[in-house]
Amino acid sequence: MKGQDRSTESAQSPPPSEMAESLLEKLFAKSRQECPEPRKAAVQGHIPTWFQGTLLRNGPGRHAVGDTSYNHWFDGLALLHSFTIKNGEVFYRSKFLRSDTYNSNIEANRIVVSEFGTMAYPDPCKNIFAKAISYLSNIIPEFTDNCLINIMKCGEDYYATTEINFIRKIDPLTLDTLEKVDYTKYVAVNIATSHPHYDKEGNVFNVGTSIADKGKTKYIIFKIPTSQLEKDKTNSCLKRIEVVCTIPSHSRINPSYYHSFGVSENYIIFIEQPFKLDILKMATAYFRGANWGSCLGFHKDEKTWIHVVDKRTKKPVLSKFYTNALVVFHHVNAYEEDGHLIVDVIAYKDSSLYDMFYLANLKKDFDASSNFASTPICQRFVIPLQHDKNAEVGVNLVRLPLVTAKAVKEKEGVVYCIPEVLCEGIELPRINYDYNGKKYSYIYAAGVQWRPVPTEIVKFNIHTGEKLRWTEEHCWPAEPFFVPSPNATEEDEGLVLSTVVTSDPTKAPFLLMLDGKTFTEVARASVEADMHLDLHGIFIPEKVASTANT
Ligand SMILES: CC1=C(/C=C/C(C)=C/C=C/C(C)=C/C=O)C(C)(C)CCC1
Ligand SMILES: [Fe+2]
Repeated sequence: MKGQDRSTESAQSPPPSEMAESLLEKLFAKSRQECPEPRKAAVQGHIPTWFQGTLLRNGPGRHAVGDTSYNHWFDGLALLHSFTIKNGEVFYRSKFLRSDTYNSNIEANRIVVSEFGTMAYPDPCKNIFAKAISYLSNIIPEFTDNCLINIMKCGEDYYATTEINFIRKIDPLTLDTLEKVDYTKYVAVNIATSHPHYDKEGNVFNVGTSIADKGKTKYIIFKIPTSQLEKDKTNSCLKRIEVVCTIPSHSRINPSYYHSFGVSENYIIFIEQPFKLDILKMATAYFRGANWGSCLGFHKDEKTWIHVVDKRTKKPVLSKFYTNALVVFHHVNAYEEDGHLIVDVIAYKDSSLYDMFYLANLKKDFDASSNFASTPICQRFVIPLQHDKNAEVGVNLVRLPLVTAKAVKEKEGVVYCIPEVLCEGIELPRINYDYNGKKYSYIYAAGVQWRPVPTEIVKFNIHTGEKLRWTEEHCWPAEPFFVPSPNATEEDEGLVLSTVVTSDPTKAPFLLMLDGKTFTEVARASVEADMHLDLHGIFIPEKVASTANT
């Protein structure tokens, strides 16, 4: 049954009968087969002629090697997949990222490289003592290059990314794996997000953490300039990384963990939340047989600092802004309005989301009543950038009409922010990226009624609170991606894409194309392939992507 629902609040239909143990295991833990040659999809509906290019996505696709298995969904070996759309036809392909991690595991026929939730030990044939000694001599161990989270565009180059210092260049058309790049060669970060931002010239901005470097732990906001002279075209953009600003960590051995950050036209927003890495635990993890995930801890009684960096001065603004302890994975958008900075995020009251994705938890009985993690809440913070310096302590400094978020002056230079709730139950938010950093109206996201599995995709109108939904039986949609139509004059003029896996063996997975305005189905391209649940990705319009697939 196809379906689309215009109700304004989360009408919770009963869980599908298949929400049983085996289903979640099958959806998350099943090892997938790659489909390296382009495979033509069966198109239903009519794909608009302007819509040409390649949707490129990344996510974990294999959780077992030989007799060994990973413990966590985020550990799986990166499987890249793409849909190339040309003249109304769609071609699919997928390839495992041939990372060093992938190759070592396959060669040893077991998992030999540690991931987020799995600590692994090298092949006993190799010199384990050499590994242990090299480990001991570094506070920060050598991390995996299994870049499974997202795709980053740097000028003409594309990289598969994860959250640590390695990124892997890929060929966006063949999905072949190219060089391994180590951020630390260009900027001193041991960790960097897989959610960079881009300005209108295509320059990349990202945030990373430099751990215990010369005794200091700090967050580094950096820019990868991508516009290059013709003669420089063969050089990697990464060689020209510039540090925009550094922010000292509140704690040297407990830097914050973060998954994304926000940008408005003039500011960069970095949330230093009390979900933190414990560096001492990380340094001893290998010998304790503990995984990286166990080195993360949520400190519920600590503050969450909202750092605001002015892009023009490359300095943090003078006031300090904070809120209560929370956990944010995804920023939605940020923009400036009448001397205030609006910051929209998906926040949780704790870090239970990461525990939920241990595959052992996904095997448990699961239904609507047994949500394993706290609810994702779309929250809006309003930061008063230009407030009356003479305001009295205890005064709400927010001066915008129709806003319930507060920012209370606590003392000189310190402001306590209380967010307003925009809506609940959405994750993996995307927007029309042309509106990134600007006032906007729509959020496209996965609707998560039973955490963790998205059962629907949603278009949320921030101003009216209206939610449009797409959902279909036995279908598990991924993060939606908005592609604006050429010369669009309205924010929601375009297509919303989602890769959908199915749990009905008679129904092939498909690329779903919805009309951005009405959220009705425009077309779907079903493909007989072993598609996986993916995480994030990008769309490369035809002017960039060549026609190699066809
Ligand atoms: C390996 C490794 C890490 C990996 C984290 C990963 C892989 C996180 C994935 C998060 C996702 C997919 C979130 C989605 O919302 C850390 C903890 C950064 C640091 C230690 C080493
Ligand atoms: Fe993410």
